[in-house]
Amino acid sequence: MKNITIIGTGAYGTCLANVLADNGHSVVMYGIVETQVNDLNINHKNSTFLGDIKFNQNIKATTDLSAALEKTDILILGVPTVALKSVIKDIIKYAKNEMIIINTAKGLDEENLGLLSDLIKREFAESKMMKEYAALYGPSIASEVAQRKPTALMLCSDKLEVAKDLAKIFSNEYFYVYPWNDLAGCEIAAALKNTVAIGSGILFGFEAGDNAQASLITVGANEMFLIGSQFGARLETFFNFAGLGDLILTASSQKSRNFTLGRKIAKYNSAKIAMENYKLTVEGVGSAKIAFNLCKKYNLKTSLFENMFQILYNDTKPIALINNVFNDVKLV
Ligand SMILES: NC(=O)C1=CN([C@@H]2O[C@H](COP(=O)(O)OP(=O)(O)OC[C@H]3O[C@@H](n4cnc5c(N)ncnc54)[C@H](O)[C@@H]3O)[C@@H](O)[C@H]2O)C=CC1
Ligand SMILES: O=C(CO)COP(=O)(O)O
Repeated sequence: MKNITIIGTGAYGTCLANVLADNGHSVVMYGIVETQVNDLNINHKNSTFLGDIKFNQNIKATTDLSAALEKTDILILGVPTVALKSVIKDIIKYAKNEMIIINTAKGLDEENLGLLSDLIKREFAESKMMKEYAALYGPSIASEVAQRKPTALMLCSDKLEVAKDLAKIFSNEYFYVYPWNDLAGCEIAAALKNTVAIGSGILFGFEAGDNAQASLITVGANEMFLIGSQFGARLETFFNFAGLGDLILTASSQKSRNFTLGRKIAKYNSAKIAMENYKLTVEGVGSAKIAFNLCKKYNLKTSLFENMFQILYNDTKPIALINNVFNDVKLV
């Protein structure tokens, strides 16, 4: 049994804490919001993000990072992409021993137009506190995981043996975790599917039809692979749970925040107004900008990612997506 520390008391960190506590591991969550920490310790709930769902009573939460890192074997990064760099600096300050780091944030490195794994490895490098790096990706809406509904994912690391060991730690009768070693593919798929989901939500909001939505998801998958292949991503990854699975889920589920933002963009007929009115974590907005810049850097022609950038960043009317996205598509 492992000592596991989860950074972030958000929706995803909490549902993973529940899985790992169900599996008998010792789980400590670190949060910066005292009410969330108290809610977890006293009521075994996370009312802010997950309503009335009751969690495993063995989960402990704290606002004291030093205490949270006392005996950590495995550290799970459960904060949004924008918070990663600053949170890692804090972790390094208080880390006591070498840890396996597992990232769950679905994003990319905006500054270097690179992979999050490279950014995280770089941030930890000097401290020598990172024993191994891995990431957990796949279709896993937090509220469903929290309710112990069946969920299948990929545990990805450069080293397949490491991925196999870590997959066992997470796996149980409702959480099915498969080892995989294409980190670049998993990360690109995880980050970019969120932008596709916003686009799919826009089409849904405009009642463009199921044909259009299925076609948009297909364009998204092809363009995700096109961008991913610049990083050496493997085509198989775009068929596994981290690729196809998460793309289908996020681009069709009304429980997805990215999809929901897309619906709101159609409703307000403006991305700017929709974003001002929707304050939940939506990673696909940042990914859209990075995808756009990656396409420029590598001279790639995309339809969906180009249109999404214009809608999200240049206040182009969202109807442009329906009008333009299916023109001149490049398939793999
Ligand atoms: N919610 C979901 O269904 C899933 C989310 N993810 C990914 O997990 C990541 C986190 O998402 P959610 O948990 O949904 O976000 P959330 O919005 O529910 O929670 C974010 C949490 O991070 C905390 N936080 C922010 N900055 C922090 C800092 N500097 N130090 C400590 N805590 C900090 C906030 O207080 C909050 O508790 C995102 O990249 C998301 O794409 C992945 C799979 C599923
Ligand atoms: O990544 C997710 C499910 O796998 C969560 O999607 P949203 O961030 O769109 O809610």
